[in-house]
Amino acid sequence: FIDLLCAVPLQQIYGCPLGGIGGGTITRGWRGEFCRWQLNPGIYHYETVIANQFTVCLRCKGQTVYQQVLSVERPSTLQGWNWGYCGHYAFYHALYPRAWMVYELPGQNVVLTCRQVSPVIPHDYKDSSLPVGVFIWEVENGKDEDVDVSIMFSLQNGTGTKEDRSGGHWNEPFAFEKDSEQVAGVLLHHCTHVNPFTLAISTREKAGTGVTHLTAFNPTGWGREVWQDLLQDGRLDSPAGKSSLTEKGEVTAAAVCASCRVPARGHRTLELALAWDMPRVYFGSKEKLHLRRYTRFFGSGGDAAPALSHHALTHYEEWERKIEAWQKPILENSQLPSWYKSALFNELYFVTDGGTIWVELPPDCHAEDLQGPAGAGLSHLLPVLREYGRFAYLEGQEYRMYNTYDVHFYASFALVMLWPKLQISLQYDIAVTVVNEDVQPRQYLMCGQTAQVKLKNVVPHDIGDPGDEPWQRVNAYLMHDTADWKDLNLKFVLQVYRDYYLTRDSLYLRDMWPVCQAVMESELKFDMDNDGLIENGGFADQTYDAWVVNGASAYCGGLWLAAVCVMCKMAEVLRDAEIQQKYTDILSKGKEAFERMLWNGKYYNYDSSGSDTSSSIMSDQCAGQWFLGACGLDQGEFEVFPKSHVVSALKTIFEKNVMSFAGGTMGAVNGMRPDGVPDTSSVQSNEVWIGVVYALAATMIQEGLVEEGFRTAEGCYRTVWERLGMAFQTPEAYQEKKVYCSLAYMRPLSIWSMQLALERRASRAPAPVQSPQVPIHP
Ligand SMILES: C[C@H](CCC(=O)O)[C@H]1CC[C@H]2[C@@H]3CC[C@@H]4C[C@H](O[C@@H]5O[C@H](CO)[C@@H](O)[C@H](O)[C@H]5O)CC[C@]4(C)[C@H]3CC[C@]12C
Repeated sequence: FIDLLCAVPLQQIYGCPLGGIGGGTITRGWRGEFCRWQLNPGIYHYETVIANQFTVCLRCKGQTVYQQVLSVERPSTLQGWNWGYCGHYAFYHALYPRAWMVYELPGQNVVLTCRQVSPVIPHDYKDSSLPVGVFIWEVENGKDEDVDVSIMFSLQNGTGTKEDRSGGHWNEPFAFEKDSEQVAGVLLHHCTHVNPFTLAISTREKAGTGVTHLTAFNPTGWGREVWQDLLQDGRLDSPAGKSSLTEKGEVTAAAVCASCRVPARGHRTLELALAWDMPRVYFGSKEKLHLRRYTRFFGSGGDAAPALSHHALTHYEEWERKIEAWQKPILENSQLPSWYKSALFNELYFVTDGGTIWVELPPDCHAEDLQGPAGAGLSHLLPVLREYGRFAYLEGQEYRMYNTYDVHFYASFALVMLWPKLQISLQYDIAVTVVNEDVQPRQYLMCGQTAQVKLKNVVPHDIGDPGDEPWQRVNAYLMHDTADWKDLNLKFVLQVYRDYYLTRDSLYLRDMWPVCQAVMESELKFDMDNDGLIENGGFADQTYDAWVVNGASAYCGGLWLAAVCVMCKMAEVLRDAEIQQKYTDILSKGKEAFERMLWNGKYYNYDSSGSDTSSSIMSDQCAGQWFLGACGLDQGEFEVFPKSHVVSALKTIFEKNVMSFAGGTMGAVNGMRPDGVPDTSSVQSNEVWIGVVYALAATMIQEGLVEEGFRTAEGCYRTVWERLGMAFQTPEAYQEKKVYCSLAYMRPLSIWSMQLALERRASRAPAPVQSPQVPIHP
């Protein structure tokens, strides 16, 4: 699940991915290439498929005057095509889930703008699940004469793997009409043994638009027949009938072409779409069949590609209206810097391109099938999973574990703010695993000891590996025995209350309450000296899984106190006086112990072990306060950490971990020694974790250190998206020089907690006279 010896090489090529949530994704590069593929759930391969291109043909007075592949490549295949578009005349912009490619066709006085749209729409649980992308080509004719413009979309049958040559694949033209709207194109049936799928390229037929196609061509040859076909009249041959099946070793491709006449100095639009239909999926173990979410709307027969294409081409305008209504208040807020707007929306790529899978619950599934013999008594488990399905995303494209929970803690803000039902569904899945166990023994890599895979009444590290059977077999991670981790249980309790606070879903709260009590009981065992504060175990027993912590600690101790606080609050809401009293007593003892053992007058020490690095300044030391602030539990009777201490700690972090590291330009290093030198006692103390930095920035904003928060987060954004060329693959970590770790990672979705903090501040501040406000989240 992690290939330690063979990391994915860094390619600075990625752009906005295509596709909705959980149906697979196809990433396009910023040069327009189709280069990152995730159709088999959670499994990535990184291959630019050269036949997948848009080609433009311009004709004036019945003569072709210009025909060009819109690609800067000069590949060794399809050499009969006109490649090598000059990049000087092309521009790329991305604001997820949309991207724009502008081509100022050299010498033609024609400008093409391709707008790429995917159905990723907050609070939408239907269209957001669709495996489609739309390309809207705006053609501006600056000439004094009419131009006939054709856009040809060519696509290989497959994803660029050796499967493309396995034989038995075939293509066929199609047309689909509904509500007097017709789309037409080509279906490319990819007939693999496991997880077969159909790709569809199509265009919308409307008055003034010509639609032609080529059912099959060889993408490994010179491609002259395709080129000449288009060159001749700006149209493709459009043969009827199916192609033959490919032979073993043979690859096939297809093309669809949309054409229109653009009047002199006029403007026209051509609409093309890509859909992929892989409705029934197996994970690596091939034990269980899963139906993707979209099958509830489009069926699971494997014949949905025409209807998906039709739906995409007839609904993208509505999607764009909704996307604009969501993004506009943030984009138009002149108080927010541009980099933040880019970071906030573009980091969201990981919700779809995080190996994401969204499946239906089988109709014959009973609560007992899910809860196991222990039975969690989760009364709304079944209704929630039936209505909203099951959702999982990877810890990282390189760390192949679903819903890694210590990391999801950070990323969950994006989900709960934009698709709260998916967060609730994910939490139900975690609750189910809490009450279950897996007694299989195994050896843990870091300590060499053997222990069972999953203990009862503890939160798992992850819900499994897509290369195996996720949900069924949890805890793919075997570096440490995470039953002894100190943060996982607390992160569950904190999320439960945060979710309740934001959604007001009291059925959820009631269902989760016994589970919270169970995991807190397990956690109480870590308070060995009964002072109301848990202790770490002298190994890396939390999300910083290579950074040893011993005794009371700022990170886990702080999370513990925050979790105890929300236990009191939940008990109050649920009128459970006994539990409320129990945790109120623990909280008052624990607060005293925390301050006594860790507060040093400026910040909270890393841990209380008295080791050489105990006094290190941890950038994440206020994680507990971050969550309490997000739940409105950071003041008055619920104040856990003295305000003055929090502010002093944050100012120290800003001065030391941010400003004394890389000149303040790279965010906050995880661990800094008080003398301003990074803590190199472990790999991870000397790293910057982008997701932690965004969470830290949110905490600063919550505490009124708004400028410091933005300065801190800006360092990470500029480093990743501008300096290192890691757009749409934000890693878990980097060091000041040379080293980075785990490309395309879950944690940076925590940037949405900055947005929550801003919205919270705006809702508290008096309305300004003129300048626009940060919007208030619904
Ligand atoms: C074995 C090495 C030395 C141990 C020692 O002598 O003390 C380890 C040192 C560094 C380790 C690697 C660190 C990065 C990866 C971490 C990954 O775990 C996931 O990462 C998240 C933190 O980034 C964590 O929050 C999440 O829960 C984890 O799933 C495991 C693989 C690592 C490559 C890790 C491997 C061991 C070391 C090389």
